[in-house]
Amino acid sequence: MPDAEVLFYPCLFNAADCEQLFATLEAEIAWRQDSATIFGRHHLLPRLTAWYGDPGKTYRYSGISMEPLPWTPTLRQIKVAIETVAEVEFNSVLLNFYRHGQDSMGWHSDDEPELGPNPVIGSVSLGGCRRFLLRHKGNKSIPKVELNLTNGSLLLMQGPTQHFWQHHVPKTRRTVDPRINLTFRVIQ
Ligand SMILES: O=C(O)CCC(=O)C(=O)O
Ligand SMILES: [Fe+2]
Repeated sequence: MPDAEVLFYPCLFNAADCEQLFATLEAEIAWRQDSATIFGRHHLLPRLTAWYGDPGKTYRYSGISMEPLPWTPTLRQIKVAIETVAEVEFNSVLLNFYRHGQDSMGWHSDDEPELGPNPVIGSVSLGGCRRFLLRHKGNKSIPKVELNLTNGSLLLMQGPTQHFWQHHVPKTRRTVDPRINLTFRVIQ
Protein backbone atom coordinates (compact mmCIF):
# COMPACT_ATOMS: atom_id res chain seq x y z
CA MET A 1 0.00 0.00 0.00
CA PRO A 2 1.48 3.38 -0.97
CA ASP A 3 1.54 6.13 1.71
CA ALA A 4 0.70 3.60 4.42
CA GLU A 5 2.15 1.24 6.97
CA VAL A 6 -0.36 -1.51 7.67
CA LEU A 7 0.56 -4.80 9.35
CA PHE A 8 -1.82 -7.71 9.87
CA TYR A 9 -1.35 -10.58 12.33
CA PRO A 10 -4.18 -13.08 11.68
CA CYS A 11 -3.77 -15.13 14.87
CA LEU A 12 -2.45 -13.11 17.80
CA PHE A 13 -4.77 -14.97 20.20
CA ASN A 14 -5.69 -18.65 19.95
CA ALA A 15 -9.28 -19.88 19.73
CA ALA A 16 -9.61 -20.73 23.44
CA ASP A 17 -8.25 -17.32 24.52
CA CYS A 18 -10.55 -15.57 22.03
CA GLU A 19 -13.62 -17.30 23.39
CA GLN A 20 -12.73 -16.38 26.96
CA LEU A 21 -11.79 -12.78 26.10
CA PHE A 22 -14.99 -12.27 24.13
CA ALA A 23 -17.23 -13.60 26.92
CA THR A 24 -15.50 -11.49 29.57
CA LEU A 25 -15.58 -8.28 27.53
CA GLU A 26 -19.18 -8.78 26.44
CA ALA A 27 -20.20 -9.04 30.10
CA GLU A 28 -17.92 -6.55 31.85
CA ILE A 29 -17.59 -3.61 29.45
CA ALA A 30 -20.00 -0.69 29.99
CA TRP A 31 -21.38 -0.83 26.45
CA ARG A 32 -23.47 2.13 25.33
CA GLN A 33 -25.14 3.23 22.12
CA ASP A 34 -24.09 6.81 21.45
CA SER A 35 -25.52 9.20 18.95
CA ALA A 36 -23.46 11.38 16.66
CA THR A 37 -24.51 14.89 15.66
CA ILE A 38 -24.37 15.40 11.91
CA PHE A 39 -25.68 18.73 10.54
CA GLY A 40 -27.41 19.39 13.87
CA ARG A 41 -29.31 16.08 13.92
CA HIS A 42 -28.71 13.19 16.29
CA HIS A 43 -28.21 9.73 14.85
CA LEU A 44 -27.76 6.57 16.89
CA LEU A 45 -24.45 4.93 15.99
CA PRO A 46 -24.93 1.50 14.37
CA ARG A 47 -22.85 -0.28 17.02
CA LEU A 48 -22.16 -0.13 20.76
CA THR A 49 -19.05 1.63 22.02
CA ALA A 50 -16.99 2.19 25.16
CA TRP A 51 -13.86 4.16 26.04
CA TYR A 52 -11.27 2.96 28.57
CA GLY A 53 -7.84 4.27 29.43
CA ASP A 54 -5.57 6.26 31.69
CA PRO A 55 -7.32 9.04 33.66
CA GLY A 56 -7.75 12.30 31.75
CA LYS A 57 -7.38 10.83 28.26
CA THR A 58 -10.59 12.37 26.98
CA TYR A 59 -11.69 11.37 23.51
CA ARG A 60 -13.72 13.58 21.17
CA TYR A 61 -15.26 12.70 17.84
CA SER A 62 -18.43 13.61 15.91
CA GLY A 63 -19.59 15.88 18.74
CA ILE A 64 -19.14 13.15 21.37
CA SER A 65 -16.80 13.62 24.30
CA MET A 66 -15.91 10.52 26.31
CA GLU A 67 -14.11 10.31 29.64
CA PRO A 68 -12.24 7.01 29.96
CA LEU A 69 -13.30 4.29 32.35
CA PRO A 70 -10.42 2.62 34.24
CA TRP A 71 -8.59 -0.36 32.70
CA THR A 72 -9.99 -3.79 33.59
CA PRO A 73 -7.65 -6.79 34.05
CA THR A 74 -8.81 -8.24 30.71
CA LEU A 75 -8.16 -4.98 28.85
CA ARG A 76 -4.71 -4.78 30.44
CA GLN A 77 -3.99 -8.36 29.38
CA ILE A 78 -4.83 -7.57 25.73
CA LYS A 79 -2.95 -4.26 25.89
CA VAL A 80 0.24 -5.96 27.13
CA ALA A 81 -0.02 -8.67 24.46
CA ILE A 82 -0.20 -6.21 21.58
CA GLU A 83 2.33 -3.76 23.00
CA THR A 84 5.08 -6.33 22.56
CA VAL A 85 4.16 -6.60 18.87
CA ALA A 86 3.52 -2.89 18.23
CA GLU A 87 6.47 -1.68 20.34
CA VAL A 88 4.27 1.17 21.57
CA GLU A 89 2.72 1.87 24.99
CA PHE A 90 -0.98 2.51 24.49
CA ASN A 91 -2.88 4.68 26.99
CA SER A 92 -6.46 4.25 25.84
CA VAL A 93 -8.78 1.96 23.90
CA LEU A 94 -12.00 2.53 21.97
CA LEU A 95 -14.18 -0.59 21.96
CA ASN A 96 -16.80 -1.34 19.32
CA PHE A 97 -19.46 -4.03 19.58
CA TYR A 98 -21.00 -5.09 16.25
CA ARG A 99 -24.14 -6.95 17.36
CA HIS A 100 -25.07 -8.23 13.88
CA GLY A 101 -24.47 -7.58 10.17
CA GLN A 102 -26.38 -4.28 10.23
CA ASP A 103 -23.91 -2.80 12.70
CA SER A 104 -21.07 -1.03 10.90
CA MET A 105 -18.50 1.78 10.88
CA GLY A 106 -18.53 4.48 8.18
CA TRP A 107 -15.52 5.68 6.17
CA HIS A 108 -13.13 7.70 8.34
CA SER A 109 -9.49 8.26 9.28
CA ASP A 110 -8.34 8.17 12.87
CA ASP A 111 -6.76 11.60 12.53
CA GLU A 112 -8.08 13.52 15.54
CA PRO A 113 -5.45 16.04 16.71
CA GLU A 114 -5.09 14.37 20.13
CA LEU A 115 -3.75 11.25 18.39
CA GLY A 116 -0.67 13.14 17.21
CA PRO A 117 0.89 13.36 13.74
CA ASN A 118 1.52 9.71 12.87
CA PRO A 119 -0.68 7.67 15.21
CA VAL A 120 -0.19 3.97 15.86
CA ILE A 121 -3.59 2.24 16.06
CA GLY A 122 -3.62 -1.34 17.34
CA SER A 123 -6.91 -2.98 16.36
CA VAL A 124 -7.85 -6.34 17.89
CA SER A 125 -10.82 -8.37 16.60
CA LEU A 126 -12.75 -11.00 18.56
CA GLY A 127 -15.77 -13.02 17.46
CA GLY A 128 -17.45 -12.88 14.05
CA CYS A 129 -15.22 -12.13 11.08
CA ARG A 130 -16.02 -8.84 9.30
CA ARG A 131 -14.73 -7.24 6.10
CA PHE A 132 -12.49 -4.19 6.52
CA LEU A 133 -11.84 -1.86 3.60
CA LEU A 134 -9.22 0.82 3.07
CA ARG A 135 -9.30 3.51 0.36
CA HIS A 136 -6.77 6.18 -0.56
CA LYS A 137 -8.09 9.72 0.05
CA GLY A 138 -6.25 11.56 -2.71
CA ASN A 139 -5.59 9.18 -5.57
CA LYS A 140 -8.74 7.39 -6.73
CA SER A 141 -6.76 5.18 -9.14
CA ILE A 142 -5.15 3.33 -6.21
CA PRO A 143 -7.27 0.22 -5.67
CA LYS A 144 -9.14 -0.34 -2.42
CA VAL A 145 -7.58 -2.84 -0.04
CA GLU A 146 -9.78 -5.43 1.61
CA LEU A 147 -9.02 -7.53 4.69
CA ASN A 148 -11.01 -10.07 6.66
CA LEU A 149 -10.61 -9.18 10.32
CA THR A 150 -10.57 -12.68 11.75
CA ASN A 151 -11.17 -13.80 15.34
CA GLY A 152 -8.00 -13.16 17.37
CA SER A 153 -6.31 -10.93 14.80
CA LEU A 154 -4.32 -7.73 15.24
CA LEU A 155 -4.25 -4.98 12.63
CA LEU A 156 -1.63 -2.28 13.10
CA MET A 157 -2.05 0.99 11.25
CA GLN A 158 0.87 3.37 11.68
CA GLY A 159 3.21 5.81 9.90
CA PRO A 160 1.35 8.09 7.47
CA THR A 161 -1.65 5.72 7.06
CA GLN A 162 -4.27 8.00 8.67
CA HIS A 163 -3.20 11.00 6.57
CA PHE A 164 -3.71 9.24 3.28
CA TRP A 165 -6.24 6.46 3.84
CA GLN A 166 -9.73 5.98 5.19
CA HIS A 167 -11.16 2.71 6.47
CA HIS A 168 -14.58 1.24 7.19
CA VAL A 169 -16.50 -1.86 8.25
CA PRO A 170 -19.46 -2.31 5.87
CA LYS A 171 -22.84 -3.72 6.77
CA THR A 172 -23.56 -7.21 5.48
CA ARG A 173 -26.76 -9.17 4.75
CA ARG A 174 -24.93 -12.38 5.64
CA THR A 175 -25.58 -13.82 9.08
CA VAL A 176 -22.49 -13.00 11.12
CA ASP A 177 -21.59 -13.66 14.73
CA PRO A 178 -21.32 -10.68 17.07
CA ARG A 179 -17.91 -9.04 16.96
CA ILE A 180 -15.89 -7.04 19.48
CA ASN A 181 -13.20 -4.71 18.17
CA LEU A 182 -10.68 -2.91 20.35
CA THR A 183 -8.67 -0.04 18.85
CA PHE A 184 -5.80 0.82 21.16
CA ARG A 185 -4.49 4.35 20.83
CA VAL A 186 -1.97 6.81 22.23
CA ILE A 187 -3.70 10.06 23.25
CA GLN A 188 -1.15 12.87 23.56
O1 LIG B 1 -14.15 -2.36 13.84
C1 LIG B 1 -13.11 -2.13 13.23
O2 LIG B 1 -12.38 -3.00 12.80
C2 LIG B 1 -12.72 -0.70 12.94
C3 LIG B 1 -12.84 0.21 14.13
C4 LIG B 1 -12.33 1.58 13.81
O3 LIG B 1 -11.99 1.89 12.72
C5 LIG B 1 -12.22 2.57 14.88
O4 LIG B 1 -12.63 2.31 16.03
O5 LIG B 1 -11.71 3.66 14.62
FE1 LIG C 1 -10.85 3.72 12.73
